[in-house]
Amino acid sequence: MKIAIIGTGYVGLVTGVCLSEIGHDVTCLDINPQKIELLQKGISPIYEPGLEDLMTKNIEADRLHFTTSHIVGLKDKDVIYIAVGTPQGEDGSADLTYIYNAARNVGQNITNDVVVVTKSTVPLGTNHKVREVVLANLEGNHCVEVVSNPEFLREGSAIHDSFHGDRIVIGADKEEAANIIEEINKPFGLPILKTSISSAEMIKYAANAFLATKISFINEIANLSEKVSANIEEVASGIGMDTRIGDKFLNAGIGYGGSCFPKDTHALVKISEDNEHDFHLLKSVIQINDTQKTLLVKKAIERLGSLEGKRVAMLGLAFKPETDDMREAASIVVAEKLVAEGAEVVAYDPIATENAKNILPEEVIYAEQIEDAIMDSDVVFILTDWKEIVEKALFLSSLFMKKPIIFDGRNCYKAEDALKMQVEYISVGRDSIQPTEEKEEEYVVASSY
Ligand SMILES: NC(=O)c1ccc[n+]([C@@H]2O[C@H](COP(=O)([O-])OP(=O)(O)OC[C@H]3O[C@@H](n4cnc5c(N)ncnc54)[C@H](O)[C@@H]3O)[C@@H](O)[C@H]2O)c1
Ligand SMILES: O=c1ccn([C@@H]2O[C@H](COP(=O)(O)OP(=O)(O)O[C@H]3O[C@H](CO)[C@@H](O)[C@H](O)[C@H]3O)[C@@H](O)[C@H]2O)c(=O)[nH]1
Repeated sequence: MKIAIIGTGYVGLVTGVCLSEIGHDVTCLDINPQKIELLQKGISPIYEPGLEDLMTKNIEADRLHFTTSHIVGLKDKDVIYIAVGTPQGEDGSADLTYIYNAARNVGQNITNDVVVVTKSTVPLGTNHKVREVVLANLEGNHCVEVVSNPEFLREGSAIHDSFHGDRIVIGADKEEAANIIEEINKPFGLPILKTSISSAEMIKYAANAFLATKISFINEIANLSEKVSANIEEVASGIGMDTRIGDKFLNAGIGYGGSCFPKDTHALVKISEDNEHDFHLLKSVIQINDTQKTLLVKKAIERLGSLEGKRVAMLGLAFKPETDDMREAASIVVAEKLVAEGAEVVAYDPIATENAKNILPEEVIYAEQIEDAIMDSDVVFILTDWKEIVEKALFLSSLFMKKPIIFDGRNCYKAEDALKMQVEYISVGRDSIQPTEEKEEEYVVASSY
């Protein structure tokens, strides 16, 4: 099978690399010449653990190719994956401009019969429209079938997820087309679920909406736990042991971000509205998440009175660890609020700083080392639980700050750790920890760190 992939974002690139790894001949296409130039040299434009090594291996094996030319990329292909972006439009719906452009590209450039596979997350009915657009732009007389094959990878563990995912969903109205895509995916050795196209389109939105709901639910329980002196970690463990609930996605914090949950929940609300269904629950999930992103700033103002002139070390900028992706990261909301409150913000992230510079307010200062961010700060905010941040933030705050105080949006530490380090520690869904001793000035000055 000769395969082409349109779009080399997260999904297109990871799909291309993994399909070539299981032995297929894959050509990845992108309209962005800078990306393709990097990829042809074996350099990944995104930070994703393990991706670059696997990519280089398959380029060297001559199974993985990159081009900006749709003429070259779509020639003689049997299967064409569409993996372009479906960003949030102004009214909350998925913007399908890139999808239909890609479908036009397919129609204009294919040279034989093809199965067009939609990897992108798209609203109900889109796959059928993709087929119509391809057929309307056909130059020759070719047979075109469409398959919905939604992607479930997580950023930061995308390669692992591709080889160890829970399922592969193949939505098709023609059995023959479904069988072709099943055959391509068999070497992954994962459970395959065959459905109709509409069900596959819905599965993707329903999965993301459910996971987002789980997060907003645990965040609501966390906010209530604080008021009644329950501990959200213990509560999450207790409910997670019930296999009907499951112990995953019960980490309370400052809400979900990223390139998918925010836009996909909005898109599903819009799909519901378009179908005269009022999705109350999902609207609440979104609202809870928006409020949760402002939680740390609210807590800091409650505790300190005002943040005017305070130097705040903001640790972690990416929407989650192991990625440089800043899309819908909580750090954006937090930085904007801190700047509006008159705080001086010093930001640190191990990987995402360059991307953050284009997105965070221009007043934000960037530290190259975590030590530089914490040194001389009045307050520490933890926004992303990178391993480095979890390992160092508590200790460095105790060492470098006159009156160490951490607002932790990811619940990185236990109460006893904060007490041992004599750091005031305010987290999510748990009692605040107050130091028991006055800190001596000499301790800071004489620190031998
Ligand atoms: N990012 C994730 O973790 C993830 C996971 C599962 C599903 N998804 C879904 O997959 C889709 C892609 O997401 P992403 O984050 O990889 O997207 P992205 O926006 O990062 O990348 C899309 C790429 O497609 C290219 N492109 C656009 N139109 C093109 C065309 N006509 N021809 C060739 N290239 C074209 C762009 O230049 C860009 O490089 C979205 O629908 C998203 O919801 C994303
Ligand atoms: O218990 C949890 C789990 C996650 N999060 C947050 O939720 C967001 C999303 O995390 P995660 O799901 O791990 O990352 P994504 O890469 O956005 O992956 C999600 O979105 C993808 C795009 O659709 C899907 O393919 C994946 O299955 C789905 O997990 C991040 O901000 C996390 O910090 C929490 O706050 N608490």
